[in-house]
Amino acid sequence: MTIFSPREIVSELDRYIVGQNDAKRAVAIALRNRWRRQQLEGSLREEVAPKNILMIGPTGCGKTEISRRLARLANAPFLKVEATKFTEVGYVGRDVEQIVRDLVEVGIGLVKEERRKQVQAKAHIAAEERVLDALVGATSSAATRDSFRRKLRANELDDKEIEIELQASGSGGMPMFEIPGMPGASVGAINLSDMFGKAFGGQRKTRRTTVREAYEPLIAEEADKLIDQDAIVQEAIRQVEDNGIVFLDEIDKICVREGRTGGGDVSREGVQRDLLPLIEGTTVSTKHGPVKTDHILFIASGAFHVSKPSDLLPELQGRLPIRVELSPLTVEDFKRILTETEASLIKQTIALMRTEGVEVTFTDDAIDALAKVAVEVNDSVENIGARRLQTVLERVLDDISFTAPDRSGETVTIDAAYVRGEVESLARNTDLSRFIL
Ligand SMILES: Nc1ncnc2c1ncn2[C@@H]1O[C@H](COP(=O)(O)OP(=O)(O)OP(=O)(O)O)[C@@H](O)[C@H]1O
Repeated sequence: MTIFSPREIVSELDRYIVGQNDAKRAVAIALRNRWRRQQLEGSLREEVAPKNILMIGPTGCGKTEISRRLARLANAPFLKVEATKFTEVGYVGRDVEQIVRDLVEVGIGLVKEERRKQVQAKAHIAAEERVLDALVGATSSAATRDSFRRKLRANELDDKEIEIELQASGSGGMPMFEIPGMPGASVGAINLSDMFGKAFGGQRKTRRTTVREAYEPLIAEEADKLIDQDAIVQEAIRQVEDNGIVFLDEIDKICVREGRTGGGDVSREGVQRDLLPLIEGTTVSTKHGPVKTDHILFIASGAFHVSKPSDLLPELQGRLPIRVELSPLTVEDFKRILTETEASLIKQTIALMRTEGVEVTFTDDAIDALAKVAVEVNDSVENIGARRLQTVLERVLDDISFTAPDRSGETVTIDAAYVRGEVESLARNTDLSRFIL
């Protein structure tokens, strides 16, 4: 659990996301509140409900990115779901519970990764023993093993081919399969690997590989032996219950507009009703056991171009008490997104081209031109927010990217004229840019 102060959380988010201060503040407070709740004792701790957030803002302005970065910062299980998915034909009410089941899987992945890291050193030693077994046989003398171990550690045997035996299912975990049409029916879940494992005495397969490539699967397998799978699931469920974050996108699209009631609206209201218990706090049964949703943080988001937050069911509005508006991004924002953020598109481009021996530089006026083109295309074709930067930049770099392998050693300077030359004719032609930009 993170012990960052709200100010620290905001400044951490600032490294990746430009502007949107209100939203950053809101999520920072929500995260800090979780820590505050953990400090409470007894029944009061159970009473404190998370203050879920409703983010209102146009597409591609950073709503998901803020939430995802927050989750990463807190090492919290995170899931993004489109609310509209549940209005599609074929979905039935209880399917919203799948959100929680998926979140548990995310949690298991996170905890497993963490535990694997903790036992990495031990697993490496065990893997080395197995590589030695493959090289010199399990019964070889200590002196032989030692001499081979030395060579192994000096990377002298990296390219030598060996045969190793691995578990057939790979990870060593036990995949479970649910019966279609019976979501979450824990009694109905069949553990196939268990069944077949018993019937055939466990499946192992032999693989021929180089010493270098043998380490990764062997370390993974040895690490899985060292960690307690049940403990992982228990910890994952605890993480989900206390720290889980669900990002519900397109919540505005399941609103029922005033004065309109048609078939679609009925199903949309139905989805809101189905979501309500999850957000209010319920217990969902999963194949790993029951999971309480009372303290999961929900961040709902939507553009609300047509409908308004007040079109949501009153109960749902009540469960999303924090409202934040995100502003549409300006040319200035785009310029900062291109250059200032950690791993910005420009930094990525330069690094990628450097792998080909091509040194790409962008002049200030090129950045200016890229941002302006992106805003123009967003205005004239469709506003997809900062995502537009990616499509425009790809277009500008198309030629350089294609020919880079032949241009090793060159320096390419991209200036405003170059940017305009590559995209301007397209940008002015709305029909063409619809397809290409
Ligand atoms: N303010 C911003 N600062 C930096 N990058 C941004 C910003 N806004 C958007 N981006 C980038 O644009 C992309 C899309 O943003 P994001 O996924 O957050 O959109 P969104 O607001 O959640 O929209 P949608 O509702 O359509 O999912 C991301 O790759 C993100 O990095």
